[in-house]
Amino acid sequence: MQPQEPPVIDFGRMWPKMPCRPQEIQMRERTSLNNFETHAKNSVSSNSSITTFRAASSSLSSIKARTSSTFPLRPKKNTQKVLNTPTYATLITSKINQGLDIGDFNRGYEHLRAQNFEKRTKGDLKEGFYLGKHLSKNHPLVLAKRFGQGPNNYPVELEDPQAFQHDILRALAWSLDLEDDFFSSFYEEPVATLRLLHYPPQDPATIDTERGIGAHTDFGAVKILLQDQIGGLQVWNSSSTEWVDVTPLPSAYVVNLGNLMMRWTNDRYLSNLHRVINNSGKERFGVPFFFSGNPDYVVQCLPGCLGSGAKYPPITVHQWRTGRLADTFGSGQEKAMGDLRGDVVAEARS
Ligand SMILES: O=C(O)CCC(=O)C(=O)O
Ligand SMILES: [Fe+2]
Repeated sequence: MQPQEPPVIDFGRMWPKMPCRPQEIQMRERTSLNNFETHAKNSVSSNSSITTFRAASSSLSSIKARTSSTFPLRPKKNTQKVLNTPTYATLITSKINQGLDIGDFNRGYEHLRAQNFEKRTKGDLKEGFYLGKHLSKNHPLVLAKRFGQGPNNYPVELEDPQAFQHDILRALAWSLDLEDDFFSSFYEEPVATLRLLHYPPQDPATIDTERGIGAHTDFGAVKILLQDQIGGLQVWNSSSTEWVDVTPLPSAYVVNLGNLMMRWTNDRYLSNLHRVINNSGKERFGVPFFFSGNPDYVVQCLPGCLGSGAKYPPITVHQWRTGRLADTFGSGQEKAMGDLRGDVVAEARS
């Protein structure tokens, strides 16, 4: 690991001792790095990581087989009638135009090059599969068409990774001088999406244009990512103003703060820019788990972070998530950086 890389925090050592708040958490200090991307070792064993990756790769191949035979690639024609916001309508329309199978609930198969963050090529060189907590079509949040709430399109059994997200949010609450359970009202029925991503190897001659996933910041509150040993993930270090590799560590997740944490903390904790370039000559798998909270939860500046005033107006999780997704799956030529910090936009555009 290089010194500029995100630091490692041992949650396994720290957590049983809570609430004694051990020093190794170092959250306050790390904010001076202008980012909050870190490796966190959890109780995850390398065996369970291997199982997850096997599950990811076999799920992807079986899903691909099934999408081409059993499942229709286009949602039903009347999809737009049930949409409740113009942004969501735009998002679904663009998915329909691209022949995506993700459907109304943000679940299912995402085609190669469906998403396009930097708009350098015709799309990011990855394909994926989305799943989340299975809610029936009659659940009130599903009937209310709230973002990311609904049934899974395909049966997939994976361990529920939410407990670790709760631990991270408790640690963040502590670091912000809030009650440890401050964020618990945020995740009663959270939008929590597990994404199985497959990055084919890219042609080494395309390093300047091709991206596995283009430079972006994550949309939710916190993301944990299990990456395989191939490498290719890079984060932007705003202090040394360079892209740094995030060396894969066995038994460690990569933890990244998303846009909602940045809005809550009024930029005290920034949502960090990152990208994947898979120059390894091999396939790469990444399994991010995004945690965005209750769709109707209003994210607004925390009282302790007001400073000379809130930089971002209050927004619901549903409003923010639908807007950002429309931005990145949309067919417009502008890079998908709408409503983000100036320095992030400048770097991603360069
Ligand atoms: O696959 C990775 O390493 C990163 C994925 C990612 O950044 C994302 O899905 O937002
Ligand atoms: Fe990301």
